[in-house]
Amino acid sequence: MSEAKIIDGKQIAASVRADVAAEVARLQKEHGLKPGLAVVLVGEDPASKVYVANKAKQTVEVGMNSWEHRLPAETSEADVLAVVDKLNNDPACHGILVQLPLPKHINAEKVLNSINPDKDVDGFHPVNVGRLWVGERALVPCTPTGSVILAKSVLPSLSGLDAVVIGRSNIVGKPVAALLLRENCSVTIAHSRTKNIEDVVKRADLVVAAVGIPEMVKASWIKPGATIIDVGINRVPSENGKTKLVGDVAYEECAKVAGAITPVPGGVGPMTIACLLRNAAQAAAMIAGVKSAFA
Ligand SMILES: Nc1nc(=O)c2c([nH]1)NC[C@@H]1CN(c3ccc(C(=O)N[C@@H](CCC(=O)O)C(=O)O)cc3)C=[N+]21
Repeated sequence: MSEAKIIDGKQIAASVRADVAAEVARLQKEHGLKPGLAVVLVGEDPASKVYVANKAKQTVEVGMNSWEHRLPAETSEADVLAVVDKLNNDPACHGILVQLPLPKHINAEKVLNSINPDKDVDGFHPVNVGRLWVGERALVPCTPTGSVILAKSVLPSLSGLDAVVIGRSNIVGKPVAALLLRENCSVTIAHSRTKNIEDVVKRADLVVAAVGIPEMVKASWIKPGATIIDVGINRVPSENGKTKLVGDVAYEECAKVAGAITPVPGGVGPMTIACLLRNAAQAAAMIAGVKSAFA
């Protein structure tokens, strides 16, 4: 069996960012519009801080305004809601991302639902979820958008394919299923209660793994030649006493059976941030009521 093609998420994310930079330049030139993205981070989680800093850097690189609101872990829910409200009413801000997870004393659903849906660059607000499922123009969650772009990089048409999504979260599983349905896939959502999950996955031409269980998907589950998009980012202990990142797919063995596969890191992760920037540019155009290159 030959080795699968490795889908280079870093490279494809760079090309998405180049498209965003071109769109930002066009919005500036044609409409005097400079998109702005605000990120709200509550607490001191070190991984979140690195990730938020990375986002801010890439936001500036594509020519957008970037703001970071770092609030202490003990910030009250009312104070977080007040920050969101201020950003909702700030005409220079077109995108708002509240970094998850939030501290336990804050009701995340309440905070996310307080974001103006037109500035909801995560696409998590129920209004955007509804728009996505009925096929209206929407801000679509970033990781699902990135996953579909990666799948289409090796499968130009997804029409008629059997797609199996493993995982049913609001952040990835459900929206990626909606996007694949829109691409005319026959979509199955498998999850922790699915009977004979390996047999279900084995029917798939396209597998999207988003369960959060390290290396759960085995080579014996994969139809030869299938495309595998691995959304998992799990930090696990490695031999040298440090930690390493692994996906939800047992990469080495599955790469021997699949036709194409995304690595972790360097697969879906970089696409998430690139699609966030894309959403911010789209939100700015939509709020201004001008044509958008993206949706
Ligand atoms: N409101 C909200 N929206 C999010 O989109 C959101 C969030 N909260 N909270 C945290 C998670 C996590 N997340 C990642 C994005 C990119 C990488 C990424 O670029 N990963 C790289 C490198 C990872 C590394 O080396 O640590 C890779 O996979 O190659 C990872 C994780 C977005 N999240």
